[in-house]
Formats: sequence, structure tokens, C-alpha cells
Amino acid sequence: MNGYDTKEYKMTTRYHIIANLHSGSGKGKKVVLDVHKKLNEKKIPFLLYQTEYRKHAITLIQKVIANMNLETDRILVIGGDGTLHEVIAGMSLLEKKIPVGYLPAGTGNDFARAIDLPTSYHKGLANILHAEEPQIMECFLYEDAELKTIGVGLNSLGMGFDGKIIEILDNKHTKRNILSAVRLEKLIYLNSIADAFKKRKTFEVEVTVDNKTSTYSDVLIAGAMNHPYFGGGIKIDPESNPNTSELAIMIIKNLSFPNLVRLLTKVLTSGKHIHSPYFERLAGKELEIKVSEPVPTQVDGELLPEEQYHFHFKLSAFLLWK
Ligand SMILES: Nc1ncnc2c1ncn2[C@@H]1O[C@H](COP(=O)(O)OP(=O)(O)OP(=O)(O)O)[C@@H](O)[C@H]1O
Repeated sequence: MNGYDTKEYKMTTRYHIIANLHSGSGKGKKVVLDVHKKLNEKKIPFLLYQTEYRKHAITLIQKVIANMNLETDRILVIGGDGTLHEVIAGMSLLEKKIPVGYLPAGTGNDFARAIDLPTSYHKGLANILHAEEPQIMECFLYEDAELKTIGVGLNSLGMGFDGKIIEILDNKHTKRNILSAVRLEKLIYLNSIADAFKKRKTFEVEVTVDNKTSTYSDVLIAGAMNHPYFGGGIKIDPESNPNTSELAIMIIKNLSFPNLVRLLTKVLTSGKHIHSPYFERLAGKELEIKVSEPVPTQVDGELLPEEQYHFHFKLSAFLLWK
């Protein structure tokens, strides 16, 4: 018995697989090859669409949807948070809610971790093949009306220090691949923290949560969170949970390097950083974050152009075969 042996999946279902073969330093390719083998064994038809460049999945999903039979076919995404993000973003541009199956094969896989997807992709595939009803998954929409910046987030949108970390990581691509190959995902991020700290800048933030406005100065990070994780399993906001009809804003205020190390130690061990005077958390359904100057900004681990954003966030959802 290998988890694929029941006959309950629909034989007519054809799978459209969108895959980033490079995700997780080659894990994507391994998962695709195994899935290919399994689907062939089960005589389940599929088409494979490989992403060929950054952001390709945004347009690819639109082509897939235009060509698929919406009654019988299913979408399967194989890759990391970035690839899933792009698929959901591409779909939200079409304003269509077509369910997707997802096999995490990335470096961080924070979204999969947050919603407890199986770590074994064999189990994940078996679940998807047998899923009868798609499940609703919360995500968020962000918009800066003036800058005409709009998008979707599954994990987090962070401004300031965490944007800087992603910027540094993007410039150290090789190092990131080496570390992820030896499964040190958290180290990849922690490794860049000292570097980002040296180059940090602090800023002022105006935050509105369900119509209540507060201001903060000397801010290091201001972010919107859909669930607890950042950077490959770093539980930065332990009080956030997915699918609670709520989003959180997390503010980390400026602190000395020794205090940053103390805060990080708590993040990685007890989670007691939430009681620190440097950490603030607010939660609600509609959020706004307005920064006082352009700061590095990331959404789901991908950089946005550095601008002085005034973002409005609201809850949204997509459908997942799980
Ligand atoms: N063929 C390709 N060549 C270069 N970049 C690609 C290619 N296909 C996808 N990408 C880009 O690679 C980035 C990362 O992809 P993905 O999230 O799937 O993997 P990961 O970074 O290993 O995982 P995670 O985001 O979970 O850490 C995304 O921005 C995506 O657009």
C-alpha cells in the first residue's frame, strides 16, 4: 500500500502541472520526475508547463486556464512559495477562483508549513488525487492606489529590515543555493541578518487597523502577516494563524545589535519575543501601513520596487485541493 492505491480519483481528470524545476535547488525537478512517474503508473493524463524565468508563472497560469476544461481538469503547482504566489497572483488578475493543488518543493516553503501540508510529497500527491472538495485558504490583497501597486500575498508583506535581508539574499544567490542544498534554510536568512543590520535604516510608520490609527517612530520592520512564518520556518509572529479571518501587523522597533540577537534567540526558541518592548502586534480585518520614506519591501520573499508605500490590506482567499 503506497497511498496511491485507492481508485476514488476521477479517471477523466487531466492535470495541468505548473512547475519550477529550479525551486529548492533542484528539489522541484525531483518532485516533477516522481509525480510524472506516479501519474503515468495510474494512467492519469497530465500536461507539464515549466517556468522559464522569474514571474513566468503569472502569465503561464492565465494560458493554462484559457486552455483547460474547467469541469474536469485540475491544476497542480510544484515549486516554492514564490511559484505558488505567482500562480495565485496570475489567477487573481483574471478574477477567477480555480482550485489548485500544491506540492511544496522550495527552499522556504513557509505557506505549506503554515497550513500543515504533508512534508512528504508522495502523501501530498495522494491527498490531491483523492480530494473531492477544494478548501478555502486565506490570503491577502495589498494596494497602494496612488502608486498603482496592487497584488496578492500568501505569507507576508514586510517593509524595512526584512526587505533588506531579501535584497542581500538576492545578491548572494549562489550562497543561498549552497545553504539550501544542505537544508539550512533558516541559516540562509540568519546569515544575512548582520549584513542587513549594518545597512538598515529606520523610519516612521502610520498604521490603521479596522479604522484605529497609531504611529510609530524608529521602526525597523513593519509588516502584514497572514501566518506565523518568515524565512523558511522562522516563527516571527507566533500569534498569527492562517484561516482566522484576520490579518496581523507586526512592528519591530529599532534596537541595538545585542538586543537584536537576544530578540532573535527568543524568536527561534521560546517565542517570548512577543513580550519584548521592541515588538508590537495588531490584528484586524482591514489594515493600512504608511511609511515615511522609501524602504526595501518584500512580499512572500520577492522584492517590490523601493517606494514610499501606503498600503491597504484586506483579506482574500483562494481554493486548494488538499
Ligand atoms: N526557470 C527559472 N529561472 C529562473 N528563475 C525562475 C525560474 N522559474 C521560476 N523562477 C523564479 O524563482 C523564484 C523562486 O522560486 P520558488 O519560490 O519556486 O523556489 P524557492 O525560492 O526555492 O522556494 P521558496 O520561495 O519557498 O523559498 C521565483 O521568483 C520564480 O519566479
